[in-house]
Amino acid sequence: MLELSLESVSYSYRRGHLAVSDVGLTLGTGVVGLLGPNGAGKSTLMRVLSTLARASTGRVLWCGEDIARKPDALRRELGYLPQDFGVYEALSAREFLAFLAAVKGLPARSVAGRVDACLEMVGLHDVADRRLGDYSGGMRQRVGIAQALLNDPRLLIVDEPTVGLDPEERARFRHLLAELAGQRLVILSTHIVSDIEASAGELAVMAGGRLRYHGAPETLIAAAAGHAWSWTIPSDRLADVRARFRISRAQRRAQGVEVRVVGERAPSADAMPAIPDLEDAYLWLLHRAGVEA
Ligand SMILES: Nc1ncnc2c1ncn2[C@@H]1O[C@H](COP(=O)(O)OP(=O)(O)OP(=O)(O)O)[C@@H](O)[C@H]1O
Repeated sequence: MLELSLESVSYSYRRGHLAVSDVGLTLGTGVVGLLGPNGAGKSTLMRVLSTLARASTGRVLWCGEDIARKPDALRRELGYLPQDFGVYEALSAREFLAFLAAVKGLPARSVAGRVDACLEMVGLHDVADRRLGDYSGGMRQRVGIAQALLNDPRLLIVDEPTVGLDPEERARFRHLLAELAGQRLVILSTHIVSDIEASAGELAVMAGGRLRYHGAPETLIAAAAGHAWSWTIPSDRLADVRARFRISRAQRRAQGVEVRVVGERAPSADAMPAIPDLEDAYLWLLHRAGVEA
């Protein structure tokens, strides 16, 4: 059994300003998507969960142990891919991972086998001896996951891993995260809704430092029923409509622009009710919370 429990966790960088405010959450195995606009407090919360920062108030329990008191109990089982993960370009993936395995204190006799296994898991086995300088962005992110897996962690934290990846690499990466979840807890922070749709069974939404939603993506979608419309407008009205309504997306059509609007009521008599998707539901949640997307 695995459990990560957050009890009224807050964190402030400066006196008064709470980057994370009173977050309570209990998580088990599976992929949890942590979604929120820029500045929501996701990275700060991830740093607290990975013991890089200490909660100002509240506590975090990893399998019942307070991580502020016994950080090593969590660290031993933690794999972490930070937002600004960098590689040594002159090394091959195999050399780089062997280096990190030694730094992490893996027993020397098990390093080669573990590096091989991690390369295999992320699908880089065939290119393991190429210079990292020649890797694509997606391949480097997979190296990032491979290094996070070296100690076979039960808690894997990945912060905005899909930023800068092309659609194919992004799809592959999402698939990989879902595959890794099995017996682990994977916390995936992102501001990209489709990352969640593709890989997370559970969703936590943060905005303005607060937890605004925790549950199944489908439940959030159900709560937005009756609050989404599809509306086709002339192209030259788009800027005005954007300024007046919450738009989850806009698509050019032969007759103008089709926009998805979320809100309390229909934006116009000629707007058609639409079945909300996760993007609509997320925007609706932020709207109700009174925060910008
Ligand atoms: N080192 C820091 N010093 C002071 N304030 C900070 C620091 N890092 C973040 N903040 C502030 O804390 C709040 C939460 O930021 P955080 O980076 O955790 O959000 P985020 O959801 O991860 O956003 P992003 O996607 O932009 O990284 C913001 O108001 C931010 O300006």
